[in-house]
Amino acid sequence: MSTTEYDVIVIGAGPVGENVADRTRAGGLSTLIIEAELVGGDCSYWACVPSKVLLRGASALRAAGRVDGVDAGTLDVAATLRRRDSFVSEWSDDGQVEWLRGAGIDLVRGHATIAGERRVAVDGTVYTARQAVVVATGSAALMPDIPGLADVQPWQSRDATSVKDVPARLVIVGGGVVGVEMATAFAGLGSRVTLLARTGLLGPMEPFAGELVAAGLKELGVDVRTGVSASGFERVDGVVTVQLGDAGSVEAEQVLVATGRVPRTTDLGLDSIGLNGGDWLTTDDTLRVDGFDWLYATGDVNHRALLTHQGKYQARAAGDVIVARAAAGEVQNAPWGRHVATADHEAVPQVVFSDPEVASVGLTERAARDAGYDIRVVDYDLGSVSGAGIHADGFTGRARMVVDEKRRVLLGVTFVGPDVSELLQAATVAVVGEVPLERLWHAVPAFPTINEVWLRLLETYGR
Ligand SMILES: Cc1cc2nc3c(=O)[nH]c(=O)nc-3n(C[C@H](O)[C@H](O)[C@H](O)COP(=O)(O)OP(=O)(O)OC[C@H]3O[C@@H](n4cnc5c(N)ncnc54)[C@H](O)[C@@H]3O)c2cc1C
Ligand SMILES: NC(=O)c1ccc[n+]([C@@H]2O[C@H](COP(=O)([O-])OP(=O)(O)OC[C@H]3O[C@@H](n4cnc5c(N)ncnc54)[C@H](O)[C@@H]3O)[C@@H](O)[C@H]2O)c1
Repeated sequence: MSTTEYDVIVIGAGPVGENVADRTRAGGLSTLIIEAELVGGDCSYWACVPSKVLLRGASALRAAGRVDGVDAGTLDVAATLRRRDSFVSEWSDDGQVEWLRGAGIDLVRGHATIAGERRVAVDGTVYTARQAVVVATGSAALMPDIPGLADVQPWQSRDATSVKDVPARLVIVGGGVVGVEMATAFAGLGSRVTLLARTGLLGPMEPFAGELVAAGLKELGVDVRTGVSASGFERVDGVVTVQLGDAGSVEAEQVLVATGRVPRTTDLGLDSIGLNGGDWLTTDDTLRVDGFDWLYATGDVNHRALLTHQGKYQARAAGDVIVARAAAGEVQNAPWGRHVATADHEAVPQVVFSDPEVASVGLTERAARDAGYDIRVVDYDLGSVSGAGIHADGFTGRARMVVDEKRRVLLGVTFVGPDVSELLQAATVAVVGEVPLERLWHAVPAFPTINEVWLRLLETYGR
């Protein structure tokens, strides 16, 4: 007879839930994970992985085209879609289920609801957790309430990343990360893309990031319209007309809504424990939900940082602290301790896989000033770095570091330019390690790499 009692129950087997379960099981606690769709979650099948595969082909082609003397060739769209299908394992989670089995984690398939303290119901069976219930249910696309939108059956990001037939024309509503990446991807796949943004692109990042990405999108042929709002939608004979208030209208075969996320908590039984369905779950730095000693929330659902790597970082802290608390062991919850997700506050790394790419970590100038830091901002033209010029003819880009003048350490770094994503980890180490500028001078970047921008930033700051 199968058991219904576990030390730990994890709801949601996305990348984050899987990592929590891995840590609690490795720590000797019996662990059940419950998944309504595919083990591996959004990231593996509908978000990070397929989106990056769709972007990669055209990106490699453009990179070749930026080196004089290289014949760049063409993109095979059908082969690109097949490569995407292969990376998402044809939307089969057999491999991930096998991994769970190997790790000794029990899996129940179905939609879980919380049914009171430490109790979780799936299809009429109630499971009980002796130590902790962890909510790792992720987030879903936010659908804005705009007249006619629902009737034109718009795409959400899932539809875009699992596309089978590339539309001739695509209108994207929303100038955030999904909007920008999907505009880049579909322009590369041959769609005529219009990107609608109420303000500039990539709002929370350094303003120059959105400006350079907008310029890059225009070069790809994307019609970037900032300062406009979609006010109505109508589909006639397969063509959608999007009304833009006083700014006219635009037509396309398909519309993608990319206006942010909502937590997957609406039908989670939260009312059984006095919380509201549809709310984000707020936690302390050990990822324990405020007001509970047995309930944790990790990943997108806690709204701390909606990124896979940051959710998995939280998962490692949460899994380990559940094990420590179960053994009445030491909880290392001082900032930067083993059991806290301190980096969520001021050291989150992110790459936007647009063209140019944006790679950032920590605070922007605006965020640092708002937080009350005494800062100095140092900018450098990335195209002036020798390694960049060799990497791509006409390399255009920019780097910024935000320095805490009191401690002379970095609060944030942003790079914008072709292929800058691989520069990011050094910046993350510098920010998290609070490496003094005086010591950074001794971290010598190799010549002639794009990393020499570090030396140029320090020289611009002065010694
Ligand atoms: C288009 C797109 C591209 C992205 N690209 C990147 C990227 O390149 N890099 C990056 O870091 N982030 C990226 N993100 C963000 C990333 O996808 C999320 O941060 C990540 O998936 C969050 O992981 P999670 O485990 O919290 O949630 P999810 O991956 O959403 O997993 C949650 C799981 O819980 C399950 N579930 C939900 N409710 C229940 C329930 N009641 N019972 C049982 N199971 C349930 C779901 O079926 C799902 O499998 C992207 C997002 C989008 C939309
Ligand atoms: N490469 C990556 O790391 C990556 C890629 C994709 C998504 N993500 C993550 O997924 C999350 C979701 O991305 P997203 O782009 O959906 O959200 P987002 O919050 O990044 O951007 C949403 C944008 O839509 C705009 N918007 C909201 N309502 C609107 C409306 N009614 N009309 C027009 N515009 C509207 C917002 O002002 C914002 O600019 C983000 O937190 C992001 O970090 C990460």
